[in-house]
Amino acid sequence: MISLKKINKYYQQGDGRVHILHDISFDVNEGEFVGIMGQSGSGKSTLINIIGFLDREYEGTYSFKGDDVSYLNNKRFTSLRNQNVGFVFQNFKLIQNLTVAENVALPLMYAGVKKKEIDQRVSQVLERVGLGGYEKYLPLRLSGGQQQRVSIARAIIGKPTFLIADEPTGALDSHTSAEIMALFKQLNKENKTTIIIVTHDPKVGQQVDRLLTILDGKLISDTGVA
Ligand SMILES: Nc1ncnc2c1ncn2[C@@H]1O[C@H](COP(=O)(O)OP(=O)(O)OP(=O)(O)O)[C@@H](O)[C@H]1O
Repeated sequence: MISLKKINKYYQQGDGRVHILHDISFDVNEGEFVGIMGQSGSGKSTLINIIGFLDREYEGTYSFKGDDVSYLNNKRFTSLRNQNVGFVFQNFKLIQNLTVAENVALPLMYAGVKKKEIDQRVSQVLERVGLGGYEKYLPLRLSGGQQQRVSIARAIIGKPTFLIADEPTGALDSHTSAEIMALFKQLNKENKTTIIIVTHDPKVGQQVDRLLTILDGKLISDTGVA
């Protein structure tokens, strides 16, 4: 489904350019539960910005479901992102003056889905993440773990092809982290959601089915390759 071939990424710095990602090649198939591990500054965010169709300034080939995404115009590239990727962030990125239900509904509102269907799907998806009945709460009244569940609900409500979670347990204590990882595992096993989790926490790295390790912008190991 996701196929990266010799991806190189450079950032402009002053007069020169710095080489951040070096010849990164790997595939992710539908239904996989993949971790990307690496130290701070190793290039993980740079890589997932490319995988999640946020950044298209790179060298190499990214094919998605068989099509090279570099041929898409900006509008199509944006709809590719909106239709296929759900994002979960370390700091949840919830809108504080909107209720839980309104936060979760956002992707469907942007997609023009009718209110009745939105309400139904919001309730279903909140049940799915263990927050049935929390529709009217404001995010600040929830614990960190509950806020992360809301952001996972928002990420999955549009039925994306894959999820990208960037340090999703980074702001949580170890017990809550384990609960959030259990939820990701459940979504992967039961709903067959393809999940890519970025982390520098070895405990999180141990729980994925396949672990890619990045060092200084290079892919140095992939447990999915025999
Ligand atoms: N917009 C930018 N312009 C120039 N350099 C950048 C830019 N964004 C990131 N970098 C550099 O690219 C390298 C990789 O950064 P990146 O954020 O991808 O690492 P990371 O592995 O995600 O780190 P962290 O775990 O701290 O989030 C770093 O050296 C960083 O300073």
